[in-house]
Amino acid sequence: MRPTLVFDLDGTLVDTAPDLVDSLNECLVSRGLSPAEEKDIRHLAGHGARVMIQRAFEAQGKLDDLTDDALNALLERFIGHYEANIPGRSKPFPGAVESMKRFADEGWTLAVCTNKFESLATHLLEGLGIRTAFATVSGSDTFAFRKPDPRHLTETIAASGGDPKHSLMLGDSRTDIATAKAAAIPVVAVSFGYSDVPIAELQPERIIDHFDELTIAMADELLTPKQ
Ligand SMILES: O=C(O)COP(=O)(O)O
Ligand SMILES: [Mg+2]
Repeated sequence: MRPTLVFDLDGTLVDTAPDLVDSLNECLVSRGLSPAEEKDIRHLAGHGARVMIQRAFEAQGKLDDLTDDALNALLERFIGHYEANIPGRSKPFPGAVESMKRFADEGWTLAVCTNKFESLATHLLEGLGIRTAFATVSGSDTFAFRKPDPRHLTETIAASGGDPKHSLMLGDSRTDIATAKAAAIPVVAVSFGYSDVPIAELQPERIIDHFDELTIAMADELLTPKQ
């Protein structure tokens, strides 16, 4: 059985925050609000567009203006702007593409499990020229459930022809770590993503500061059943 390495996308494999902030700011300016700064909003990038819009309105004391209809219209505007600009300024994190090659060369199957819409995730990976490296790309709308529901992860592995007992998850957020733990799959966390808390507090099996630290030896050790 080939082992499976499942990557989260935003904040783990690809640094998408600059483009998410651009799309958010286009929405804010369209409603007469001030643009947000990336450093203030980066930790929200992993929570999706809805939360980013809500928090930005809240920060400017304009939450009362954000009716459900206004929020839905802005959400559509955000996604439209984001989609039209893919891949924009987004780039794989340093060493990410090399690590994908390292694991593929060792016989691992690669997959992506993200809470982005599947079409946006696919479009982004195609734009970066790395879509074909992954057996499966599943998004928040691929199944009837999404992270932190562990089935999002286990069904991604199943769709890739893998087995959860021979799988490893790589993520940057509370959601990723909760998903992997609920699925009883070891999880390596990256320290450079969009977590709003220090990642160590979430107790992943390992933490890496750079993709070079994600070695085959580390992965094999995590897949070895504990005595
Ligand atoms: O877009 C989101 O909600 C988060 O995306 P991620 O799961 O790839 O981090
Ligand atoms: Mg993420």
